[in-house]
Amino acid sequence: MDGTREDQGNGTYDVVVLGAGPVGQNVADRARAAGLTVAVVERELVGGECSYWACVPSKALLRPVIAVADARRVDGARQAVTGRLDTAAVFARRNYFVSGWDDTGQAEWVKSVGADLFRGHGRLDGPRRVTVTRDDGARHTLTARHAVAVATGSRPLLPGIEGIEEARPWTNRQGTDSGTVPGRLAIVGGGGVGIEMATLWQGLGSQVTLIVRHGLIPRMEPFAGELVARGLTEAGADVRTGVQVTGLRRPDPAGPVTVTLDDGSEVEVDEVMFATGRTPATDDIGLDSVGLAPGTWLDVDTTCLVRGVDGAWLYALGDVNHRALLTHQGKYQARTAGDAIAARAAGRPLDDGPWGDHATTADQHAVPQVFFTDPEAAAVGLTSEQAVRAGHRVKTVDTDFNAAQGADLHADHYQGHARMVVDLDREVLLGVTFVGPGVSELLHSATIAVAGEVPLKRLRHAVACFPTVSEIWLVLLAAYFRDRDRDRDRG
Ligand SMILES: Cc1cc2nc3c(=O)[nH]c(=O)nc-3n(C[C@H](O)[C@H](O)[C@H](O)COP(=O)(O)OP(=O)(O)OC[C@H]3O[C@@H](n4cnc5c(N)ncnc54)[C@H](O)[C@@H]3O)c2cc1C
Ligand SMILES: NC(=O)c1ccc[n+]([C@@H]2O[C@H](COP(=O)([O-])OP(=O)(O)OC[C@H]3O[C@@H](n4cnc5c(N)ncnc54)[C@H](O)[C@@H]3O)[C@@H](O)[C@H]2O)c1
Repeated sequence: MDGTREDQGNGTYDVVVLGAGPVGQNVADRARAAGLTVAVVERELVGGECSYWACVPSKALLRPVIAVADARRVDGARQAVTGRLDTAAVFARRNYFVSGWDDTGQAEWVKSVGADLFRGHGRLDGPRRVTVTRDDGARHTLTARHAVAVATGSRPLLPGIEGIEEARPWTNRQGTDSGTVPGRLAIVGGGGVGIEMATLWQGLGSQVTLIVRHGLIPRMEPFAGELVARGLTEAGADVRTGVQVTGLRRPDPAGPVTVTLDDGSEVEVDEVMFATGRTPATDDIGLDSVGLAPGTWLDVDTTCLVRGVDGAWLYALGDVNHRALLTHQGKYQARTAGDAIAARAAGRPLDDGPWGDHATTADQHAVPQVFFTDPEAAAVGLTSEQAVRAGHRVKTVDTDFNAAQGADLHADHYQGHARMVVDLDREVLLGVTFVGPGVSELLHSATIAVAGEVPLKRLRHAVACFPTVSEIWLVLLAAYFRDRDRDRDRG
């Protein structure tokens, strides 16, 4: 174990954090900043899935693919992009960003904030107690005076399809740490992992077949999935929607995989990847010792306190609480819960009403997300359908991006679409979706408008610079007020 205080003290800390992914690290930092003593338990790499097999390596690999695609959209620059991607250089770039899968730097960071790091598998052992089992079997017990924060993340969920074990499928792990490009790659699942992996591996030279049982990225507005599917098809991928995998065969472990679909067709590939969702890493963390069911997502209140456990000491943050499986949202929960833990420990009153310092209100109203595909898909808040289902009186405003001159200057014949969903009763935004090249950097303006509940009457005074892609705001707002004024004139 890296922990030092185990040798000096009795293993008692104010806060014990289970899992040192981005979320565990953030809650540890926040609790330390409030003057609490903190132990962090990690069984694999400090930095978690996000740093080594998810967000960071996938974006490091995607960026060169998108940079080339962006250059090809600009006449004059297009002519300069004549070669293929240098895959060895792309993999080297990825390896740099994951520090060669060495967590020394991140472990040092944990120590630098004054937390003690314990390496090993952590399990709850009744209220406020955690046992840590090292790889060599040695065990250590930690006691938490105030809080245990579970931030153990999630793992890939593989469906029980015949032949799946024999096929030895890739998951996000191989999809982000492979150093070779499969000639033919089938990807099953049309969520974030599926579409980003399809963009990435098609861009690196694989012939990708994306197999999706419904539409792509169904949690966003329907046009987002349609435009991403079109982009993938234009890049050469074979996008098949409305089909399911019924079986897999790989008789020769070193040979190809045959994927059978429910429309009767078969696809032969060199590797198959499953991107069919996640399951919580809570099956072996001692939940039964505190009366909770192992293997379940942990239900939490607005301060991320787990419901159904007496004594206000068990918190669940990040993927494990299933509120939004996103690093930035988990880190927001960690900051908020870290402050709530400190307030409870000091006996201070909580500010846990909507938008209070100890409330994760944005989890319900303003979760932003970007898919780094080509085109990029970015959204915050509710879709039009979700807003109607939630009972709001809604006006949906749509426009193509080429209505903004800045977009056309950014990319020749810029292809993209934007939608804002207006709450007619309060005249504020409930949700915004942008799809197009480079829209990832535009999203935060929408997040501020949605989380800030900025009245549209005021938002129209937020002037976008000429000629930028942000001028899309002028187009959307002008369309909204034109329709509103017309409707008012008609009485
Ligand atoms: C391919 C892919 C790409 C993604 N891209 C993005 C993106 O671009 N942006 C984004 O916001 N999100 C992205 N996500 C989602 C993001 O990775 C997760 O939301 C994020 O990793 C959650 O952080 P976490 O700290 O909750 O869990 P994790 O990052 O999974 O960390 C959990 C840590 O807990 C440790 N642990 C588990 N059990 C125990 C135990 N019993 N004892 C000790 N330690 C334990 C694990 O070893 C791990 O280090 C992506 C996901 C995937 C799969
Ligand atoms: N850039 C980002 O922010 C980013 C990137 C990747 C992943 N993520 C997040 O990570 C989490 C996990 O992503 P994911 O894509 O693995 O999960 P997901 O739940 O978003 O998508 C999984 C998809 O697989 C499909 N599916 C499930 N079982 C299937 C089966 N048996 N056959 C065919 N299809 C099946 C589902 O219908 C769904 O569309 C998500 O919350 C996602 O938002 C974020």
